[in-house]
Amino acid sequence: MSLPNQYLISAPGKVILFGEHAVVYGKTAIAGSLDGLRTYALFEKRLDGYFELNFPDLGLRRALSWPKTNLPYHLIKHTDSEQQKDFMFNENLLQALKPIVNEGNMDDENQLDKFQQAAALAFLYLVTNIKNKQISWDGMTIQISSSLPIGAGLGSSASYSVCLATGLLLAFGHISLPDESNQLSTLNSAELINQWAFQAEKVIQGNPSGIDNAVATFGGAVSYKKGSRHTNLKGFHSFRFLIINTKEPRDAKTQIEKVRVKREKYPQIINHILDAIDRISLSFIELQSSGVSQEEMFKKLEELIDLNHYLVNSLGVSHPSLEKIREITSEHNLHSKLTGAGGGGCALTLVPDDMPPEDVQLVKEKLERNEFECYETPVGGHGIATMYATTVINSLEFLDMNKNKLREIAEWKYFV
Ligand SMILES: Nc1ncnc2c1ncn2[C@@H]1O[C@H](COP(=O)(O)OP(=O)(O)O)[C@@H](O)[C@H]1O
Ligand SMILES: C[C@@](O)(CCOP(=O)(O)O)CC(=O)O
Ligand SMILES: [Mg+2]
Repeated sequence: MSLPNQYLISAPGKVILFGEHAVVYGKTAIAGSLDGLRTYALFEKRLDGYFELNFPDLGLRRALSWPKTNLPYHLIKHTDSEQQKDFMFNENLLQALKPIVNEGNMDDENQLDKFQQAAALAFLYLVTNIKNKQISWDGMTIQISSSLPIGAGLGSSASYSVCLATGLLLAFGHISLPDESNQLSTLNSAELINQWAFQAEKVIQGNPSGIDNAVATFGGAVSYKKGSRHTNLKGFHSFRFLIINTKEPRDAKTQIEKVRVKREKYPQIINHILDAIDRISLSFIELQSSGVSQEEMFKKLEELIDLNHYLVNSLGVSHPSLEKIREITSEHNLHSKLTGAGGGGCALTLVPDDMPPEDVQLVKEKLERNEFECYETPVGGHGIATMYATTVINSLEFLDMNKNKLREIAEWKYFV
């Protein structure tokens, strides 16, 4: 059977309710997928041995391209089955790819910034490392388009990584499109996507916990602990949240590194803070099955949100703009915390179900007057991993397309 000549893929962003940063150190975190905020990727087959990548969301208006003859394949040890691949991170490969990113693309005056560099490196890391079993895909052109704010704590890096991993595993013949009659094989494909996406996340974030790529791959609302399978939580998506973007640029890698340095300097203190954050996530899980009234649950959730914010603030990853959001929302008796890596990026605000729309509107207007941007999107609902299109579209149509339209154009199929 011949493989399609193009794949259209989409993966959601995520929001962390509790446990960011602590989750990197093996603690529990609670997160849900953002079905309405997604990254889209169009993969098109080429026959000339070139890999071309377009990511206009990062302000790069032209394509980056690399001939496969430039890639350091000699640094890869392939196993017979990629399913059993040892997922040790290949640091030598990453170092070898750094000078290759610019080759033929940039000159001394035009350099990629560190965000563009990370995006290109994550792609090159995967494309070199995943064995091409499919001679028919001798190169490809990839277009990326995301409706997520990038570098803002909503997991754009993971949803980008999941899209790349899915497209490459499909194009190189490791997985098939979702098959309703073979759910086990489809689930195994999702597991493989998740493992490869985690490698790309490492390129972008340095030391990720894996929560973001797991949520972008498997969707849903989950409690997650490094190394163990995440558990679906029923109650999370019944809450209503506002997500508020400070628009203060930051990258997760720097914030994660900041916490690492602090922990190295004050291990006794920081480990206790991380343990306390763990207790917050566990309290949330306990609360879900405690049988308390909805009203009491809401009150406790507000308290946990405040506690979690104070603790991550003490790790040094808040920002004046995030504190400003807490101040504005608290004037309306709403409770907020930073979400994601912090240092800017987004805050998450819990909104009572019965808050009148005009009151919510008032808060939003006040936030927008302070140059913040608000999103109200369901959490953990339909946040399933990846999709594919049966409709053929070309690159230009893809890039021109309104992102909401992109969501509607095709008959999407889910892996999970
Ligand atoms: N649409 C996209 N196109 C290209 N690169 C992307 C895209 N989305 C995310 N990335 C990569 O992920 C990085 C942001 O990751 P990170 O700092 O972890 O923030 P986030 O909270 O959004 O995950 C970007 O600098 C870029 O390298
Ligand atoms: C800080 C951290 O807990 C979340 C980072 O999320 P984001 O990349 O800022 O969306 C790191 C991680 O878990 O990988
Ligand atoms: Mg990220």
